[in-house]
Amino acid sequence: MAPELTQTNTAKSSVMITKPSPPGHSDRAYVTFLAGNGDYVKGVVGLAKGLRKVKSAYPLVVAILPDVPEEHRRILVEQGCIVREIEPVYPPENQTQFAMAYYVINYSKLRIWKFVEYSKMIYLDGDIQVYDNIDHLFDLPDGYFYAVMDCFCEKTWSHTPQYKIGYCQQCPEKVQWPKAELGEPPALYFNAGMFVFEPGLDTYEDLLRTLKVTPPTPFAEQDFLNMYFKKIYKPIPLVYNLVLAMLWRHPENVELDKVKVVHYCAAGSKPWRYTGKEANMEREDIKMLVNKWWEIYKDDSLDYKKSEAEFEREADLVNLKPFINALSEAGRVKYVTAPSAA
Ligand SMILES: O=c1ccn([C@@H]2O[C@H](COP(=O)(O)OP(=O)(O)O)[C@@H](O)[C@H]2O)c(=O)[nH]1
Ligand SMILES: OC[C@H]1O[C@H](O[C@@H]2[C@@H](O)[C@H](O)[C@@H](O)[C@H](O)[C@@H]2O)[C@H](O)[C@@H](O)[C@H]1O
Ligand SMILES: [Mn+2]
Repeated sequence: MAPELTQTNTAKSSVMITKPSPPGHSDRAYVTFLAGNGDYVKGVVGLAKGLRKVKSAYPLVVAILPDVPEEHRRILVEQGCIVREIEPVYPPENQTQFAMAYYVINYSKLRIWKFVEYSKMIYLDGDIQVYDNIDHLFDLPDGYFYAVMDCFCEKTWSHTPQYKIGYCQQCPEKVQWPKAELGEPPALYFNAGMFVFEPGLDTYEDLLRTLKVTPPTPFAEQDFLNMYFKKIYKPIPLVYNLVLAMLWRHPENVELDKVKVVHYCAAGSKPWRYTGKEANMEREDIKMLVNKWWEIYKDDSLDYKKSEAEFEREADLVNLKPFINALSEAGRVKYVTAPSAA
């Protein structure tokens, strides 16, 4: 049994040493993407703590662009994340108006197919929170691309024919797709904020080769991934990625108490910058979900706990062990300190 270490100074928060997590599939991991020096780092810290709260057996890899500052990288490492710097990916020169100007940086997500030390990964946007364990998704059969279907009803889709005629894949019976005028209905389309995939160098290289000759479109890498994985895309239930607009666009499809993953993508819904001023943001369910996110973010007990093995390895490295043994023999050492989350 590890010696319990006492609080050795006035820490903002203290942690107990715990046993290392049981050996699982070391070739599986969650992965998210972080760009810029702004506040999305809070989203990633919240995600890391949420995965810990649901006792996920797998680590969180954070693919960061070079513009993520050292301080943010430190915070992520201290929260137990595996931080991997990636190079940006840009679409071919274009005049496209992206639905949101910053979507152009989201093409860099494609670099995660290069993380071939993992055989299976679950990608989660930084504005996603996991409220129930979803590790079982790693056991889905290989060879497919799993993700939740998106909704076409928000204004962000006003450039599309489906929006113009009021057609949405979430309720295909409501407005019939006019095949005679518009041909085949759009293929099933997923939200690219969460997906289960298999990294691979062949796929990675083919993705980048294909991107070079694919004219960009309003939803940037989301459109591109839908086009690229169309043949192997398999929809998974909405509980794995609740795009918030579903609450007011298709409430009949949502059983909120069964939702496992919430995607704070609706305008004004990012918890760390929530003001309640934008459309739909005063809804009770939105306020409840934002508060739920903050409860996890502020919970110091969910901060990363170094396992005994990791702590001892580090102690050995700085030759603290004899000192710690002496203190624990003297019964004067119970907790080790760690800075709290961002
Ligand atoms: O300034 C930014 C904008 C986006 N992102 C990352 O890119 C993802 C996709 O952007 P966003 O979630 O804002 O798109 P939405 O799902 O809201 O359309 C985010 O979740 C973050 O992981 C980031 O790190 N910094
Ligand atoms: O770069 C394109 C982005 O497109 C998607 O966001 C959209 C999409 O979900 C629309 O359907 C919603 O209307 C909209 O609010 C939302 O922002 C992904 O969540 C994000 O990760 C990223 O791929
Ligand atoms: Mn998102």
